[in-house]
Amino acid sequence: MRRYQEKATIIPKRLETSQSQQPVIITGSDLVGSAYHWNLDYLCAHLGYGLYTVYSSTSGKFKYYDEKKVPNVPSFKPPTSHTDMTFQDFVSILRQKNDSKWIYLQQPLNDTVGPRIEMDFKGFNWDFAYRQMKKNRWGPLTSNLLLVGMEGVITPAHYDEQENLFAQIQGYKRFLLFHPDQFECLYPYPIFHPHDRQSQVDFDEPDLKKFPLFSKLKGYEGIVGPKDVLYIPMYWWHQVESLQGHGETISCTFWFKAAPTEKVVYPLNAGQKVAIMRNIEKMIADTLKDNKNMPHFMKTMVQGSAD
Ligand SMILES: CCC[C@@H](CC(=O)O)C(=O)C(=O)O
Ligand SMILES: [Zn+2]
Repeated sequence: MRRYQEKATIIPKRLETSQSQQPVIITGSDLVGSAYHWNLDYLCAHLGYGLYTVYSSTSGKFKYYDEKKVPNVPSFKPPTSHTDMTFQDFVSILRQKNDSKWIYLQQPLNDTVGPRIEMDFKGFNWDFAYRQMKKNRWGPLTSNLLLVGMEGVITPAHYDEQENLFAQIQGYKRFLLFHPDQFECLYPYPIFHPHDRQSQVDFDEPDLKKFPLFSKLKGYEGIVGPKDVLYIPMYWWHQVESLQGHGETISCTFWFKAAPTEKVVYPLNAGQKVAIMRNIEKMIADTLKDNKNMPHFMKTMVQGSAD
């Protein structure tokens, strides 16, 4: 991943989240202490024979796309394909080490898992998780996603609309994080696009003619290893790379709904402005019903006259 900026701020290490919606790498939480022994063989033996969603990419990049929005963009070409298979089949493909084929298992933990995994899951440090939830007034936990990636896989820059405690179990991941106020440097796709919430900029080959503000981007960097938990605040952009040379990565996310906005305080923060932009864009798309001309319509709106 080419250096896009001179100096990234290093994500601080703490024992807990702070209430300031800032990213921190939490050490010593043992949030997933009961899963520290998870490795491919153990998971093969105990995950059971449920089906797991496995994504494939020819580039090693796994840019998420919303299948429900594909009809909105007839020319859209999905950058990845996915199929459901048993964990055992996934591991046997992984071990074939076919370099042209990058694969990444991403599956919510559900009740198809075997009793040992269920016991490990129940043994997570839920007190710690719920303490962070209460302290930050987050909404309820919505899902735990199991991630098993080949070394070298990349999840390109995007933001999520939930709070995330990202627990690293095996291997190392390099995170680049960007405050929501970097929105204008990251050029998200339109909301109706399948790549909604994803940056249009390829960090390896940034097209600075098309995306000039990308050169002004300033962000944070952190490497998470086994037992680390990274707090990724909602609306913070992040790009994630499974570092080469440390074997496959195993991670588990804890996604929480956003904290309810009790009293709006002005000036609005950057995350609130992203939420407002999304609501306005959705309203225009629903009313205009002409995705192709939305950019022109919105440009006309802000320029005050048709160009
Ligand atoms: C599907 C989720 C992928 C993950 C990044 C990564 O570990 O590759 C992420 O973006 C997140 O946890 O929010
Ligand atoms: Zn994410």
